[in-house]
Amino acid sequence: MLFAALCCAGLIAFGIEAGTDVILRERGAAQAALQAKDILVRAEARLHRSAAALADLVAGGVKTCRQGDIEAMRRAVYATTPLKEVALVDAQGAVLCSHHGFGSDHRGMTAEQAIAGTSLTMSMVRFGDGQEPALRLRVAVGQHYLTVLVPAEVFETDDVAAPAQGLGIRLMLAGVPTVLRPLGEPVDSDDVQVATGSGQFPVSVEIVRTIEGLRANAAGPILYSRAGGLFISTLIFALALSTTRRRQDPVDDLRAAIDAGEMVPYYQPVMDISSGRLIGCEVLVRWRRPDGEVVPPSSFIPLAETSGLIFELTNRLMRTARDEVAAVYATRPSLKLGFNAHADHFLNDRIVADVEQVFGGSPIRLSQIMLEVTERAPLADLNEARRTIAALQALGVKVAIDDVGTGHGGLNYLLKLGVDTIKIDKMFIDAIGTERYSNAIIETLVELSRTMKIDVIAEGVETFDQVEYLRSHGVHMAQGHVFAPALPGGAFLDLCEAMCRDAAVPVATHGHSREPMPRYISARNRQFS
Ligand SMILES: Nc1nc2c(ncn2[C@@H]2O[C@H](COP(=O)(O)O[C@H]3[C@@H](O)[C@H](n4cnc5c(=O)[nH]c(N)nc54)O[C@@H]3COP(=O)(O)O)[C@@H](O)[C@H]2O)c(=O)[nH]1
Repeated sequence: MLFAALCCAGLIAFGIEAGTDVILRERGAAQAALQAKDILVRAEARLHRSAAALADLVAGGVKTCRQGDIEAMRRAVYATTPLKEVALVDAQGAVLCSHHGFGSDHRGMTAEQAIAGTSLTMSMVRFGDGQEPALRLRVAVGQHYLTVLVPAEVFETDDVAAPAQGLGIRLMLAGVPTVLRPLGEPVDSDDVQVATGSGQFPVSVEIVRTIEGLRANAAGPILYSRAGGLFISTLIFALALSTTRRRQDPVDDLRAAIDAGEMVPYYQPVMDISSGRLIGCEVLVRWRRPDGEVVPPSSFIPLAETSGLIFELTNRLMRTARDEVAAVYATRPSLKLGFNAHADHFLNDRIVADVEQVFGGSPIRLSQIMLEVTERAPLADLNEARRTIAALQALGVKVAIDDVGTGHGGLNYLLKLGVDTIKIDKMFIDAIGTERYSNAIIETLVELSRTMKIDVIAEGVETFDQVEYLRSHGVHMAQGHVFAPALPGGAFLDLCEAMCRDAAVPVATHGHSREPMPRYISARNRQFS
């Protein structure tokens, strides 16, 4: 009897273990597939930009070592982020001239491979004194070749470098395996392995996740840290500010402005582009000086962040916004009120206490509040950020990642932070219909959000074609100048009253119609512009 019970217990334990592993493997495979696609799309984006720069040079007639052509090569390097060198070479890779006037010869590592849909080819070469490996894009111009070099190291993204146990990533660049994350152990049958390749470039990504790693990652969050260029940008900002400020110390100036209530909320409407309804808004701060001058946030937010005044500023902004919109929001509980938070807000639970204190006893429900953390500035401690986010969510507050796709958080943020919403950056919206990689990133984000059951908001939407594209690709929420810019309080409240009175404002844009949507908001827009 005892033996049978032990056997049963053993079987049940084994069943649970096996069942858990099946779920972990399924989730691991889905995440690995998305991560592989994410890495591939980023690599394609860099190559796409490099190929476009090379094509532009050819279209501009660059094919000699004359001064004008060297100048054009130089401009291309300065204007195109991943480019290390533009050069004119012969068939053996001897550099005839380059954007910096000289250049060490290219030593071929692999044969030239075609880039689909173009007359360009791609190969891996070594160049420079240290014999650095680089991807070379090449096109024939007369008897020679015009080339651009992209250093292999630019393909190492931060989410690739983030520690995750049992994760191996290999990127094949023109036939050369570049190990982005080595996998210590050999792959066994329980491990997850996915691969994906580019349709245009000779590039592919392979990801392996060991079952031990999946178990370990499920058990505990990962420590994640990174340094940023914030210091330099703040230094530049402080220098610029010191030449224009009326008072001596810009920090004192800013503190005094916060205390005097000069920080005022503007509200940018967020729309449901499927129904045409107003969903809520993003609060964007403005500094309204006593003389009436309205200073944009890009002129003072960096200083607020590095001086620590951002906590005071955000708190004051939340109070002012609360007082301004409380009456309208109290009777429309589905309307959301979003605030920008800085990475430092997620280092401890001060923001949780602030939000609870500001909105706790107010007519605005905590479930109406959303905090947006930008992907541009790195979160110093992912574990702490995750705890802070969970504490906010326990209050009913929603949390979003802002500017998705622009920073280095990448998939890592989405997978680790457990946010409710992602906001796709304007950069990708601007490129809709013009750049393949941008569309691929939007599609990847929508697919990812569907898998993870999180909401997506498109930012910086400016045209009806973009609205159409987004809607047909599963994005249902958007904000941008096509609907309204950030509005002063009175105008936004008028808009809320009108939009919510006409709650069922019909969506005027169907098919390829150019009719504005929703009609009310753009009619009002004329009066704000
Ligand atoms: N920590 C905090 N950061 C804040 C706060 N308020 C603003 N900010 C950050 O400052 C940056 C600049 O903001 P702003 O000048 O207000 O610009 C925002 C929008 O007005 C603008 N926008 C929105 N739609 C469009 C559009 O269709 N076209 C166009 N050209 N611009 C558009 O984009 C900015 C939105 O920024 P984001 O936060 O990424 O949504 C900005 O980084 C703010 O985050 C604050 O209180 N705290």
